[in-house]
Amino acid sequence: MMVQPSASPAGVNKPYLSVEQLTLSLGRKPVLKDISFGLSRGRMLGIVGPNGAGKSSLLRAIYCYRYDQKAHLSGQVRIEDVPVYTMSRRDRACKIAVVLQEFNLTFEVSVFDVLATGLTPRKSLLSFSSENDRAYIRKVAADLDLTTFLERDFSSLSGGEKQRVLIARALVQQPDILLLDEPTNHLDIQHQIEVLGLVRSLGVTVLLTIHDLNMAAAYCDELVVLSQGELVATGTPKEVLTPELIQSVFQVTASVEPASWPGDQIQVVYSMPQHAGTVAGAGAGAEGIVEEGIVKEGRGR
Ligand SMILES: Nc1ncnc2c1ncn2[C@@H]1O[C@H](COP(=O)(O)OP(=O)(O)OP(=O)(O)O)[C@@H](O)[C@H]1O
Repeated sequence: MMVQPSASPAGVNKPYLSVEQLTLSLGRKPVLKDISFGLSRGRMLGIVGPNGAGKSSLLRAIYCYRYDQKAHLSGQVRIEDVPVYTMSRRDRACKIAVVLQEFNLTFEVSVFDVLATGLTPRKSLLSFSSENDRAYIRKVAADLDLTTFLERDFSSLSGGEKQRVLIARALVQQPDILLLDEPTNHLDIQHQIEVLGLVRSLGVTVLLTIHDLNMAAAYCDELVVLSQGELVATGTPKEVLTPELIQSVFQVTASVEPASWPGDQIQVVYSMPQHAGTVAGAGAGAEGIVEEGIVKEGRGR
């Protein structure tokens, strides 16, 4: 199923970022199949889809990730008509900041120093770390609720704290385009809302992978839906997230309702899967069949 965006800005103006016919195989496995879409400057695009659909691979292909094994990538990504794949690493790092899911440091380094590495692409060695830079790092750290962690060893942080540090490092980089692989992974709900709200408020072009369709609908201007390496829908959350698409892509029954928060937004309400059993909270000995989240009385075993 392909949902076309009706009149998204990406369709009206020339896209700022163009992904053109990206096809990727890793070894003999086809991972991305002929993916094309465009995104206007300053928009926030969510990449959604089931496990293994190719979401992380798409982000990696966009910024030219170096695979350590046999990978075959074809197609092109352009930023304002400039092919990303021909840019130098430094030029690319000035344009694009990336936060991956995996990030390991095997030596002791403070959170402040991790954040300072975000300055590297824009700095010569001699101009490194002026008082302005340090003030800027402290400001970004404060925006992400990290002030009290600045002197801590990065490896001593919890998963969610590390995640916020890595997002802060990407913001220190001051990119035009921010690629975030599951940025809300590990974050409690307060920090999910803060991080997505902050990222959205920056005015940069953002592509992120995300599993929570309601968070995606609340914060993303547009969505790309992947399934088994194919782009199956693209458009605004309202255009894309229909019960039919959710059923066919995620195999989950859901209704889609107007959101209770301001704006022309939607929320997805999932139905519980059908299964027989005793319903916790329905009273001792109460038995019934749970059907779409409703207990049908008199149909016990
Ligand atoms: N290095 C690799 N070699 C072979 N196959 C790979 C490799 N990396 C990823 N894949 C496969 O490519 C497919 C897409 O993986 P990818 O990580 O992009 O999916 P995803 O949509 O991000 O999944 P998830 O939601 O689980 O994070 C999966 O089937 C995965 O097993």
